[in-house]
Amino acid sequence: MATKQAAILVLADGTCYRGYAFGASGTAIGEVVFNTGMTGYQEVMTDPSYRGQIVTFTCPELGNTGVTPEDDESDRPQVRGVIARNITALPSNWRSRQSLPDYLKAHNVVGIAGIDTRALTRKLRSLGAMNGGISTEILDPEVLLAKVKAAPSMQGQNLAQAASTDRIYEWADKTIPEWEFTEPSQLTGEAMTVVAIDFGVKRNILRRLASYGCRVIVVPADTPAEKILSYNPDGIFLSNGPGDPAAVTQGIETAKALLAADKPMFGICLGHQILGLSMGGDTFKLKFGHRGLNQPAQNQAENADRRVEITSQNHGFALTGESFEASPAILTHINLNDRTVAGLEHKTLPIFSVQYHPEASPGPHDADYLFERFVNSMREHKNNSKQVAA
Ligand SMILES: NC(=O)CC[C@H](N)C(=O)O
Repeated sequence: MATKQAAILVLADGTCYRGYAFGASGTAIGEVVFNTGMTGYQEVMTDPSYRGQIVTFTCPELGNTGVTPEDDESDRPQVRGVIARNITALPSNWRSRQSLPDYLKAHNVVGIAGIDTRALTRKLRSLGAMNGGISTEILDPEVLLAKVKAAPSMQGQNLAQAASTDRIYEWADKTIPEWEFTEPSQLTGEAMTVVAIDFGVKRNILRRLASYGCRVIVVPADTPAEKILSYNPDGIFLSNGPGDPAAVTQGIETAKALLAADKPMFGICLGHQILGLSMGGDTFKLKFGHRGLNQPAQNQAENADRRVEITSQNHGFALTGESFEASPAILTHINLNDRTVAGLEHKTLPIFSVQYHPEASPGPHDADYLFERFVNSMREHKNNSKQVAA
């Protein structure tokens, strides 16, 4: 058996963990966060919202099902580095096309395994997410620590533009039939045209919109409101994405301009934060974030059914509840773990957003109804506008 190559992980507080390398060789510095999902490592690694982050997987075995191109959320792994307890180099799954270590190596992503991820997660949970570095080449913790300390904080970083598309395109792929939980009648009828602003969009969101019968036009993060409206969309979608939402100033300005256009809008995660900021809200950095597949969210708005949704989440920032007192939006959903804002809607316009991932790839599908709600709000808005015009 080949000998394992040594690697180290150093956190900004000076803690050093020793493990072994998998994936690419080299050094990766970024914000160290943890994800508690027991499935979906490939979807996590290819989710553009993880840009700039080194992800610790609390799931103790990674790589068992290999890598399958159809499961990619973008065209490559987006995480800066991977921290694992144990890695399986020999996948066992009929869909697998490549092993996880080979995939990460091919895309130059550094991984470290053999780490006590339970101890590491407890540390991040008690002290908060912090910068760290993993390296297969700098094995002196003091030298790596100096690099970690020189790295910028996630707070203040606008990463959405770099994660966005650089061209406008139409997206037509749907999710596979196993995903269709909705009555087929909901999925037919006139196609609604949606302009999706890509701040680092996950493919499954675009697939779900297409499955719900939408014609989806994806535009770059810096597309001005006039250009977006020039497609005469029935609705506008604001995507998830990496970095600090408050730093996406151009996106917030675009959202403000779109509010005046009286169009249905739907935001997910970064898109939700941007919509909230455009309506006068503030955001703050969570201590260790919400990253996993079993985060409880509840609609606590008046007249809501108060059903609890188990949701997929991945975020390090959140909107502050108090900042909505004088806002045209009301808070709807809250995260039941820490009572942070998980959803909002405009008081008078057909605009709503959630902090979690209704497309949930991977994760539970409790929140898939939000796509249907978006489509219904576009249909209703279109019919009302026709009646007014008549
Ligand atoms: N998944 C996302 O869109 C994340 C939003 C934002 N980057 C955050 O960490 O809070």
